[in-house]
Amino acid sequence: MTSLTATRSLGIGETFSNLKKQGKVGCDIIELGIPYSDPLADGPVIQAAATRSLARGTNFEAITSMLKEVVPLVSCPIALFTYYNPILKRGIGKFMSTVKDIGVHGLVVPDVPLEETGVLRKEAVKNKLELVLLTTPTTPTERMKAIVEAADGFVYLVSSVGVTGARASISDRVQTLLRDIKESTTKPVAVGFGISKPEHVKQVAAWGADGVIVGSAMVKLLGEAKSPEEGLKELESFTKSLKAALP
Ligand SMILES: O=P(O)(O)OC[C@@H](O)[C@@H](O)c1c[nH]c2ccccc12
Repeated sequence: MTSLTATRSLGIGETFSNLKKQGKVGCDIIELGIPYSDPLADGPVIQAAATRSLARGTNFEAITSMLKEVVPLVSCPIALFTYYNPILKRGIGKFMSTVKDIGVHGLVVPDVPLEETGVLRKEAVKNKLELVLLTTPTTPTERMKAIVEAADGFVYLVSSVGVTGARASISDRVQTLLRDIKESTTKPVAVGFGISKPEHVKQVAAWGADGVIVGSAMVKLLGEAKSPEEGLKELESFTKSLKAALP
């Protein structure tokens, strides 16, 4: 399971072809980020991409109309990544039914604490949307158990404390965290934060992860490419190299 938050750096047109491509090159789920001005755990790369995207006029309406066209062409599920405020602004029920109607499969909302996910989950279930929940290295065990119990689709294990961004290596702590989570659930667990090389993927897979989530490394590649076309080409081979590292 590979997913990406790559699209925030792109205009809607490039995002469109990016999504179509990712459906073909081995990523199993696409995590599409809705750009937001006050992100919580976004590192510099993702933050800069969101700023660029907002400056180019990307908004929720533009994203939904792009998705309406692209979802039928993409072979893998799409999860939307958004902070809680944009959902509240539209009304939880309205937001959920809108994204359901365009064919989105799941949601990642990192700034909603477990205690406050109740309403969100109720509406998500009603709309057959999977609400992915996150657990981190500082989450106490009992809380982690409640999170994995409530998580839908898969459990998102944040590999390290801090913000998103490529890292040189993945902390050994992840091995223990994965073991603890796996003792409490049979749900798939995907590791995110810092994954940027095939070696990382191999490592966390050997520790028992069912998937990896890759954001910044892909966004950076797209942001630094000579042209959107070049970027997409590079993204394709990068995704393939990560996928090939999974057993
Ligand atoms: O960028 P990374 O280190 O590869 O990690 C994935 C991450 O970008 C994505 O899932 C994400 C973007 N912003 C977030 C905020 C909180 C949790 C997760 C995220």
